[in-house]
Amino acid sequence: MMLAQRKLGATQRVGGRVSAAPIVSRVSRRSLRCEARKVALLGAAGGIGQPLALLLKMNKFATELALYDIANVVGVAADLSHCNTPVEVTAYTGPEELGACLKGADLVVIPAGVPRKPGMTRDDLFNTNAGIVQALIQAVGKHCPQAVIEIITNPVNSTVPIAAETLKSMGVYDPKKLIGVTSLDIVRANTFVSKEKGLDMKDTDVPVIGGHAGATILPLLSQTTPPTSFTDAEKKAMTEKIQNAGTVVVEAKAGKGSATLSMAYAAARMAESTLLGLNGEPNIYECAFVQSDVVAEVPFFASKVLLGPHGVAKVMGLGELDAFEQAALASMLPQLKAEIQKGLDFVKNPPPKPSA
Ligand SMILES: NC(=O)C1=CN([C@@H]2O[C@H](COP(=O)(O)OP(=O)(O)OC[C@H]3O[C@@H](n4cnc5c(N)ncnc54)[C@H](O)[C@@H]3O)[C@@H](O)[C@H]2O)C=CC1
Ligand SMILES: O=C([O-])CC(=O)C(=O)O
Repeated sequence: MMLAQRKLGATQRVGGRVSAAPIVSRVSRRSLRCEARKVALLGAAGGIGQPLALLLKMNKFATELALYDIANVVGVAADLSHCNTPVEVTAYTGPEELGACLKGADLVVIPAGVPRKPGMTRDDLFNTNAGIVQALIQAVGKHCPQAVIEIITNPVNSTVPIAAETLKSMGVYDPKKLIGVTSLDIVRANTFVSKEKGLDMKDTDVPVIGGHAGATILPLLSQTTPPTSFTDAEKKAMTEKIQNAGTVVVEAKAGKGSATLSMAYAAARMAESTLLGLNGEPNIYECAFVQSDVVAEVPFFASKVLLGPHGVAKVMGLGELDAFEQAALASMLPQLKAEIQKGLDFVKNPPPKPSA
């Protein structure tokens, strides 16, 4: 479904709030530059896809929103297109329409794939989601290799390496443009810490590093803004609460999926920051899982990154870790390393296909 197209002029500026969506943004309320920006959302009819599509329709820095899924996306786009915001919505169904969805995209956001059920780890999703991500990334590499790619699909610790290897095999890998979305961990950390410590939620910032599964999720509570102190017991309890938050939602949903609304909120924040960076807005930082050399043992790692006109402009260092965080980092590295390697091997050394 192609709806009428209208793009903002290349230098049109918008003032006031950064986004109509209630997204915490770290930029001031002065006028911001707005370019024509196409965002493609793959897996748009799903639990994350639908609310994320709504938030992207409300985003002041997107001009076109191309929704893709293997089913049920035409209705989502028809529904969304009635919202009176200027973002033009289009819908694409099935692999034969994927190329048209991706053509000209500046940002591709991928929540396509299956979610956890109670009792599963994120790694249990690997067998289903690895192939889905690989196929979608092959299409991205073919149709919009210049786009920034944001992968939500779990297990993120493995799907991002799969994407990197897939793009490398096509000769179009740019590490600045491949991002694993871990912003939900930061959103959760900010919420939980501000509530426990009585801080203003909008000013609270807790960096979360490592990866996006179990112990690889490491909040740096010692670097909380505004500065806050934790007893050893509080630090341990808060770290575990942030690490287990996804599982808490999976269990509460009791077989009906995992976090969708909070994930959509967190991904919309990440997308907004990415678009601001692409538009040349300075000082846009987010935590994200990217190719990184900040920790020698692993080729991908989540930390603060500076977003710029070409995606990730700079991977920031970790700052000073306290003794608890240093020990937690050392003990999670074997898991993170193995999950990254599993993703790399899926593309580099695929298991032989069973003969027919
Ligand atoms: N990075 C993170 O922090 C988080 C990641 N997730 C992950 O996001 C993924 C999606 O979760 P939900 O939206 O809740 O699942 P869902 O099952 O509600 O939606 C997934 C959508 O993907 C579509 N899909 C399946 N195969 C596809 C393909 N080959 N091409 C395009 N679309 C395809 C489905 O049709 C469906 O509409 C899961 O892997 C989940 O674990 C979920 C929460 C947080
Ligand atoms: O827990 C899950 O399976 C979904 C997820 O990644 C999260 O909520 O952090």
